Amino acid sequence: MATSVQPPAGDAVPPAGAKGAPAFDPAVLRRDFPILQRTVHGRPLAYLDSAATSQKPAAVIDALAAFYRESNANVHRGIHTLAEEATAAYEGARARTAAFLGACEDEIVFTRGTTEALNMVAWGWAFHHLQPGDTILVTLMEHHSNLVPWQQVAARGGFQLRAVPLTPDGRLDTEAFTRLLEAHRPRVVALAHMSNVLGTINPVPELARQARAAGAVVVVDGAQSVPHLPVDVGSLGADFLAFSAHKMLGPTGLGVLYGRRERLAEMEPLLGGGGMIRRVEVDRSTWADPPQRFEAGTPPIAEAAAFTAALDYLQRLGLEAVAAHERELVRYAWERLQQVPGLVLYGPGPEHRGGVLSFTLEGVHPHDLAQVLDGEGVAIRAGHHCTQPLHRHLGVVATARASFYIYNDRDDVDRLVDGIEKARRLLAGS
Ligand SMILES: Cc1ncc(COP(=O)(O)O)c(C=O)c1O
Repeated sequence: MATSVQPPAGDAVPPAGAKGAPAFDPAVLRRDFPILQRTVHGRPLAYLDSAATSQKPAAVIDALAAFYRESNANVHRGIHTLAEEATAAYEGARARTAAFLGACEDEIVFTRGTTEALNMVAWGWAFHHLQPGDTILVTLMEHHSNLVPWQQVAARGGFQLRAVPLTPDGRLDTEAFTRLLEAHRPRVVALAHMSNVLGTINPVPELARQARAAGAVVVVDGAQSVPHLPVDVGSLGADFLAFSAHKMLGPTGLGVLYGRRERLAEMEPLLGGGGMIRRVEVDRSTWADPPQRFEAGTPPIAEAAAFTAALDYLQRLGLEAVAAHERELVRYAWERLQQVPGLVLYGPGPEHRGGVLSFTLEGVHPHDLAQVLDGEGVAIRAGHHCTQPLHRHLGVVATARASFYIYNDRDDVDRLVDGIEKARRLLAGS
């Protein structure tokens, strides 16, 4: 296994987005991410599917293994040392997550992922607080995780579900958003911070300000934004924010629901039996406190410890630098892909998006395109990306998607373009 190498820190990071220069040293990052040392035809894997899940640095894998090797136990206070250490690791991860977001510890609930977190809000908060006829406002760019729970809750509770339309180039129609707020006074506004298909970034602080002023509780799906942009809950202005550790260098099976204190106090747990940690404290009046009361069952302690390592890693790189690095790669990819005959790029130009590009190649099914690229050692995604309303809006059945993260560089983009050219020659008959 590779030795872990510290990511470049502080002024060792070259200026992000400087012409021709990647913000991070790809050689260092490749050494840090063991899986990227896999080779296909003698060349390292080009992993362009981080919007689905990110690769893990050795520091995260080591933290996961170290917990099981050295301090495995279930959480509990005041009984034995290992349990005390496990509790400290788990609660330490909560504190680390809170600091990462500018939140307080008691506003952080650990979940299995974004999907579970959003279900928790839909069933645990909205279902109990909305009245029949109340409106829930979503958008046409939502991932199924932020759509299906609202559809289900609306059907069960007799609530109205409405969706904010998109502009022709796939951005949120903010004027329609304002009109819908005024016309329907929704009780809940649930929206993605960044689209998982187009990478478009919604102006959440302004939208949340309007929505809250109109009396709505604002639920933000941050699965694609929190791993890639600096997100501070104070400036975001949402009531709830959900995201997944596995998309931000952390382990699978751990997610986060940030909730304002007063909102969490109003929320019902989805699962009974929570409050595991507090239950054993001397002052029993505290054992029903958020957030532990939402975390029924033995918690994912090793994953939480590994997530702490992921957050440390990302914070050392700096989220501003991460965002700038991806913007630069998307700009370069956009330029190069525009030159490929028959290739259609969806959504607005690179200045309006994060590190995600969706496209189709005339005469080639996205799935076949992905398979040709796979043979070239380039991993991309093809399909609906769980966002059917958006695909309907774009007028396509499916698209191919390339998504970038810290360990990608211009060479990965060049290989993507070469692979697409190859698919065109092989499959599109040109
Ligand atoms: C925007 C968005 N929301 C929610 C999810 C669901 O995340 P998870 O599968 O980790 O629950 C995803 C996953 O791709 C996503 O991209």
